[in-house]
Amino acid sequence: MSPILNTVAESMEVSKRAYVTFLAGNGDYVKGVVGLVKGLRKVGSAYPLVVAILPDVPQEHRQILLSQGCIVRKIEPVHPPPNQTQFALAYYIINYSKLRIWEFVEYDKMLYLDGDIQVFDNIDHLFDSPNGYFYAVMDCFCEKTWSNSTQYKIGYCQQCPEKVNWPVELGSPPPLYFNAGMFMFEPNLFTYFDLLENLKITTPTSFAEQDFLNGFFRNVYKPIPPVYNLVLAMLWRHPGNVNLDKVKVVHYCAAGAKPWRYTGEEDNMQREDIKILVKKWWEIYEDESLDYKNFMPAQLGNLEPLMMSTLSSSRVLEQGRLKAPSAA
Ligand SMILES: O=c1ccn([C@@H]2O[C@H](COP(=O)(O)OP(=O)(O)O)[C@@H](O)[C@H]2O)c(=O)[nH]1
Ligand SMILES: OC[C@H]1O[C@H](O[C@@H]2[C@@H](O)[C@H](O)[C@@H](O)[C@H](O)[C@@H]2O)[C@H](O)[C@@H](O)[C@H]1O
Ligand SMILES: [Mn+2]
Repeated sequence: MSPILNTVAESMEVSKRAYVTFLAGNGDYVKGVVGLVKGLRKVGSAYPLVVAILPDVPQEHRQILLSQGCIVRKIEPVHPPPNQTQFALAYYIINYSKLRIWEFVEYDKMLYLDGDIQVFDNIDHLFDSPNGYFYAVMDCFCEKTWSNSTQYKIGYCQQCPEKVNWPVELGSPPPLYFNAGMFMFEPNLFTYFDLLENLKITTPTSFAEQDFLNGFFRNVYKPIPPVYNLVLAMLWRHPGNVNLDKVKVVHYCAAGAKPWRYTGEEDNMQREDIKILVKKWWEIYEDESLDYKNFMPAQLGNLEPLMMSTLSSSRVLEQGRLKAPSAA
């Protein structure tokens, strides 16, 4: 956070909070991040979006993010120990780099969102949850991506534990397992170094950093309702657990569901609810009134001119459009 905002936050005794996402590669995920920051703007979120970018994100994409009001933070990749693991999807190996966000200790609390997520209702209130826990939504084990798992093989899913009981001969059922596309955490250097040290001695598994994070935070994991991270497969795997009218956050993680690549050809992609959710994503992505350069939220208009100039100049500083006198 810029020095000026820091001062404002400290003087207002406001904890430093932000949303954070992760961007890798020179492909089209940058569209997901642009859609995400515009969605957060549309719901009137009070907190910025930090984007942790790997070195392979091109300058042009970084500029797009800055022009959309994102705070861009460069990170170095995190690699798992040498392994023969068959990840559920080969590119999951880059997702270990998400662990760098624990180093963002200029923030007290952050809410991580994948770039293929859209926020359709304000969820700022989650930041007021008690500290000391890891908040995330429970995942589903029914998609083919889980076909190598015991759960999938016996037809067990934590979303409906009564449907197929966990066999006694396999011991106790697996602990509650979260989807790592959305979670709330507290950046902390001790946790960060602990994560990296633990990673070095942990054999990688199918869902890469998601499995690793589930193991690391198993004693402080607090499930939150699925309205905060609708894993799309829930629509056809556990329709009874979903009320679309109440959903606040949609996670376009099913095969073929990424809105910016949507063709409608993959399984389930011709469903009416999927078509509506993809259309809703595009409506935000293409809404020019939500572009940073055009956006002046109502509440900002009422701020004292001093605060306005503070906020806007600090944002300009954050954008890097002006260098603070002391900055290099
Ligand atoms: O080429 C890539 C692949 C992944 N990601 C980031 O890593 C996250 C996790 O990957 P993805 O969402 O595709 O996994 P899924 O949730 O679909 O399993 C994405 O949302 C992006 O934020 C990225 O930036 N570029
Ligand atoms: O690197 C592992 C990834 O694992 C998760 O995605 C999976 C998981 O949700 C499965 O349950 C679904 O079946 C699958 O479709 C989906 O892609 C996270 O969303 C992603 O951020 C990332 O951690
Ligand atoms: Mn995702």
